Amino acid sequence: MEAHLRKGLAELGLGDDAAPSLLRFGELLLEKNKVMNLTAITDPEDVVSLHFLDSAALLTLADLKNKTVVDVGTGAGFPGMPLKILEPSIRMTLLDSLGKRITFLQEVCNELGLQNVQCVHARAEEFAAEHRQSFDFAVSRAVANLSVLCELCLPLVKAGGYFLSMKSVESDEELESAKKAIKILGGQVERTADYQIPGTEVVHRVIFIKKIAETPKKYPRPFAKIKKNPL
Ligand SMILES: C[S@@+](CC[C@H](N)C(=O)[O-])C[C@H]1O[C@@H](n2cnc3c(N)ncnc32)[C@H](O)[C@@H]1O
Repeated sequence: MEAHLRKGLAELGLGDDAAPSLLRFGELLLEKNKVMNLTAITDPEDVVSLHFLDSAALLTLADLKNKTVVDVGTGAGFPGMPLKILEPSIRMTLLDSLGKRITFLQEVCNELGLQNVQCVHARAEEFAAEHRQSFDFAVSRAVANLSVLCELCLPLVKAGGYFLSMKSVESDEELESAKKAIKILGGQVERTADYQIPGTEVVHRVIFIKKIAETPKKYPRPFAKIKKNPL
């Protein structure tokens, strides 16, 4: 696990000072996963590739130093926790609607002594009421289809900031059908970037959505409405 992690971080051009903290997070994750549903990935090498290095790749594509970042639907902490561990200057909010996962993440933050991390148990569409346009970046992986996700994430982003949506490379159609929602919510697709996870054949994609205008006040709507009638 350790050799694979250090090699992968080097291939991404990232330092490996944070490797011990990431490895400890991996241990805590796999330990807790025995009694709580945190991740379907249980092989330690896969945790390194598909969770840690996949998350870390974002740091090679966007400058998150000293930025406020919210990870919407963070689950067991991806991508937010590796981003924070690898780039401590990030002011990170880890947001999830499942309280048990947030409690686990708070325990990890305490044990690793991470500063400037808020672990928040809330639904994104409710959290937005108090935190509209407050973050430089929203990030999200494996939470919902892109038009739904944009309604959850774009209201949280400041004008000039970005929503970075982590998707598969087969997301062309999904992006096309989300374009109307992105425009209504004040966003604009700036670019997509494909990257290969070091040590694997897996290629993933980040969609960069820039916040170019304020999100109209009526968004986000309650989740039942978002789901029933996506933009
Ligand atoms: C499949 S998991 C993905 C977790 C993590 N992002 C990852 O890539 O491993 C989706 C997570 O999103 C959370 N979620 C779904 N809808 C949400 C919402 N509206 N607000 C906050 N969290 C939400 C779920 O509780 C779950 O933990």
